[in-house]
Amino acid sequence: MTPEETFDLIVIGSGPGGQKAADQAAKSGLKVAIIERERAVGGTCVHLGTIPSKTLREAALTIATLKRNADVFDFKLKDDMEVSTLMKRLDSVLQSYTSFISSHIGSSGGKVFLGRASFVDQNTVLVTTVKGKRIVLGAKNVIVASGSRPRTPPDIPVDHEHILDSDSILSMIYLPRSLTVIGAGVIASEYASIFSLLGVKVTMIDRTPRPLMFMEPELTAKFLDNFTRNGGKYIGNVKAKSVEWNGLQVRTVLDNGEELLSDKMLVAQGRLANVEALNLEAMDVERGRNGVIAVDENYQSSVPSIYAVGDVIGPPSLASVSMEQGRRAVRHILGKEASDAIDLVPIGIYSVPELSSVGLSEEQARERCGDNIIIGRANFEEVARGQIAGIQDGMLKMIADEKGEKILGVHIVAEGATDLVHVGEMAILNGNHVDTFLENILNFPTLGEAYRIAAIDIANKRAKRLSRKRQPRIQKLIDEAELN
Ligand SMILES: Cc1cc2nc3c(=O)[nH]c(=O)nc-3n(C[C@H](O)[C@H](O)[C@H](O)COP(=O)(O)OP(=O)(O)OC[C@H]3O[C@@H](n4cnc5c(N)ncnc54)[C@H](O)[C@@H]3O)c2cc1C
Ligand SMILES: NC(=O)c1ccc[n+]([C@@H]2O[C@H](COP(=O)([O-])OP(=O)(O)OC[C@H]3O[C@@H](n4cnc5c(N)ncnc54)[C@H](O)[C@@H]3O)[C@@H](O)[C@H]2O)c1
Repeated sequence: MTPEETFDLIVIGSGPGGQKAADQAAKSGLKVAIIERERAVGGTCVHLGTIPSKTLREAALTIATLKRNADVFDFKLKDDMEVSTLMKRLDSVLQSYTSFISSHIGSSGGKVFLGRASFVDQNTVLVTTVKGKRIVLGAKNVIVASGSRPRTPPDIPVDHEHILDSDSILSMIYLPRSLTVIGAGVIASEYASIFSLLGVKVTMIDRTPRPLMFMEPELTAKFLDNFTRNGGKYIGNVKAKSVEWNGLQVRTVLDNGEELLSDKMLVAQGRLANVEALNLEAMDVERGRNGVIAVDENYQSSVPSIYAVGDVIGPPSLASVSMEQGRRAVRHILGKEASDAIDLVPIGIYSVPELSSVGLSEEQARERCGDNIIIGRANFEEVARGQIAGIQDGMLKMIADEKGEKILGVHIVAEGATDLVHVGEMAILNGNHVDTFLENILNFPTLGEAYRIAAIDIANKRAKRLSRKRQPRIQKLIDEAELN
């Protein structure tokens, strides 16, 4: 097939990864085409993931605040609350976001094609529009940023009406009275805690003993306390043996024999890379675990003209990381010097309360530096701003090396944790001494004060350890003096 139009770069997918790649390339003077199979640009992040879930979260927090102050505002949530009412702000958020993206891509010289992309050969891509029109495009390089979709386990009959996944959960018309959530990873924990804050009776189950297994146990324990206080229930170490819609409710039988009945179910058991439509097999592009596209440190696949970024290359599957990968792939295409590897990735989980983490976990720090690492903690009840905001389960955990000087990791649970963690990230990146938080001024009252409290905790433990160490030496000196 001869291309109708040729470009320097074709980007497949307009989510965070594709968008940033296209933007960076166009700004650098490349002629860019971006292909998107949906009706609008933006990807999962804008239409089905990050932005919609965080919009619902914001509404839930506002309602919770109003409920807490019901005596002041005379507030009561309607019995048959429509989900769309809670998502009212979403349309305007989406509209401004997608028009910003479209105009940005256009103004930086990119051309958008709406249709499904598949490879013809290593430098040629076929676009099939919804009306069946076929357009053949050519390019020196192609970046695949086709993202991921929810994994539907074969034994769970997801019908998107009663048994939903993260793509369909927000299409529910009414807020259900009860919800079973299968999975206790990021998506499950975010939605489970948001819906329980809205008054829905939520039961979350997972094969793991606790939710969010990759986060610090101390943080997830506080998350669970909050979830339980809001009426949520967590059942760990179980799998669903059968799931069915019985005409009235979703009936779930667990492998421990327990039966759960709920109005709706959310299935959140991981995601799969969108690779099927791309005709990658004909291209001999190497694939990794679960079918993801295998890439090197420059995001180049086994076929040199084909790059891949974002969820389609597998974990960590974050919008933040996908954007950076998109930029880096373009830098490599432009022949620019490779940047350092990305080895410090902050994690931000928008559950209620938020959880956030950067650097080493306690377990990793012990493996790397031994059991003498020093840990400092700050409870937000000790921080004036935390008291003012009524934060109940807030905690900041700072992990330092065995000398109590170098910061190795920061882990936070509290409203605002996803922002607050960046202070720790910068301290780790800049190699700041723990005492930096003692010797400098922080705004008052702020949640950021928790850094100072955790640093004081480390400094005290360090001082105690030093004086303990000194004692045997002093004793030896005394002993020697007595012998003489
Ligand atoms: C509910 C939920 C909440 C999330 N919250 C967060 C969060 O708070 N923070 C965070 O960092 N991450 C979050 N994520 C993850 C984040 O959304 C993804 O990591 C991110 O969207 C991945 O970007 P991407 O560019 O790789 O792919 P996507 O955003 O998935 O975009 C891929 C695009 O490619 C298009 N496409 C696929 N195949 C083709 C084809 N053959 N032809 C043309 N177009 C194609 C798709 O239609 C899609 O628009 C969340 C995800 C979900 C599901
Ligand atoms: N705030 C954020 O950054 C954010 C928000 C949402 C999603 N995401 C991204 O989306 C990706 C996918 O999220 P996810 O929550 O679907 O996947 P996940 O991998 O985080 O969690 C899946 C969960 O399902 C459980 N599970 C799997 N099979 C099971 C079974 N048979 N029975 C019981 N439990 C089972 C797993 O133990 C795990 O806890 C994540 O990698 C994440 O990076 C990020």
